[in-house]
Amino acid sequence: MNTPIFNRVVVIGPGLIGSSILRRIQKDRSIALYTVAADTNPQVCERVRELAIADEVYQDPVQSVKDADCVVLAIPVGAMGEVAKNIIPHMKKGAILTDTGSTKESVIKAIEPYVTSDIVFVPAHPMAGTEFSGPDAGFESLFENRWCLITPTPHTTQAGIDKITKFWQAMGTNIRILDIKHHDKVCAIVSHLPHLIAFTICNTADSLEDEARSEVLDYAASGFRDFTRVASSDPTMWRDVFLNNREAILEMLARFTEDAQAMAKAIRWKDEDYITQTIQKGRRIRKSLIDNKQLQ
Ligand SMILES: NC(=O)C1=CN([C@@H]2O[C@H](COP(=O)(O)OP(=O)(O)OC[C@H]3O[C@@H](n4cnc5c(N)ncnc54)[C@H](O)[C@@H]3O)[C@@H](O)[C@H]2O)C=CC1
Ligand SMILES: O=C(O)C(=O)Cc1ccc(O)cc1
Repeated sequence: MNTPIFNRVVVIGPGLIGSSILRRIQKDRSIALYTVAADTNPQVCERVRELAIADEVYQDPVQSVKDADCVVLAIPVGAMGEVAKNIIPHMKKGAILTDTGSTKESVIKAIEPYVTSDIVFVPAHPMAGTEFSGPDAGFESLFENRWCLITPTPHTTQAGIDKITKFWQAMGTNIRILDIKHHDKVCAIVSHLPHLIAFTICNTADSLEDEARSEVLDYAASGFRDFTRVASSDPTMWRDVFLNNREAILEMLARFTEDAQAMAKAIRWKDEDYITQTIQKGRRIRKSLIDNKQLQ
């Protein structure tokens, strides 16, 4: 076997993302020789033991990080700072701290003040997931053929970037190094705003008068069903995402609102060309995703 990328990897938060990482390592031990999971929820710890997807399981993140050469924070973005503050003093010199958070500027701001000179912090974000959460939701091929975005801070070393690049390549992802603010803008439009729209449209449908509401579920066409899939995502995770990428989400929402108003105007004034062009652009985006094999 090749030299493993890491000896001991600790995943804090073995939910959808964390347990998928653990499952992948279990299949490919050249990623890490030994795995540890830590979760403050005792039921999650119990389930991870039953599933036998980690070599060791702790309820206390502080105890779990001893001797680790890589610690992965896979917890909601609003919890990252506090956990980093508690674990960093117990981490081994030279160890890497990384995360999987959906927002980057706020996570970096929350973690950086606690990063000591002997720890390398490499912020990362796998662009892969589902609407499900928890340790049962994970699967080892989740990251296959997807992107992992790495957003180094001015203190992140090249050696740290190289290690986390290897780690995520072994998970099956392609890698892009992105500027932190740019990451948050891009994710606001491709991920955060679509979720905001899905949650909102389900609420709008639910707030219709009684007779229309009862029909929503009976006749739900596949477009509405697709929105309900996205809208069934975890409330804690998404509350944290919205509150931790406020500026970029509000900016993209304002642009979206302008475009929706333009569409409303086109419908009011029967502007066939505008309506047709808008639909055609949507179709082109879908086709380019299929052509680039981003959709199965
Ligand atoms: N769900 C998705 O599709 C994706 C999520 N992400 C990001 O990855 C992270 C994890 O997301 P998921 O795996 O979906 O969440 P999840 O809800 O499936 O798992 C999170 C786990 O963290 C644990 N946890 C919460 N606070 C904790 C704390 N203070 N200490 C220790 N454990 C704690 C929870 O008990 C839970 O088991 C989030 O930051 C999210 O933004 C990134 C890409 C995709
Ligand atoms: O399931 C979906 O629709 C997703 O969009 C998954 C997802 C959720 C959050 C991320 O930060 C990245 C990917």
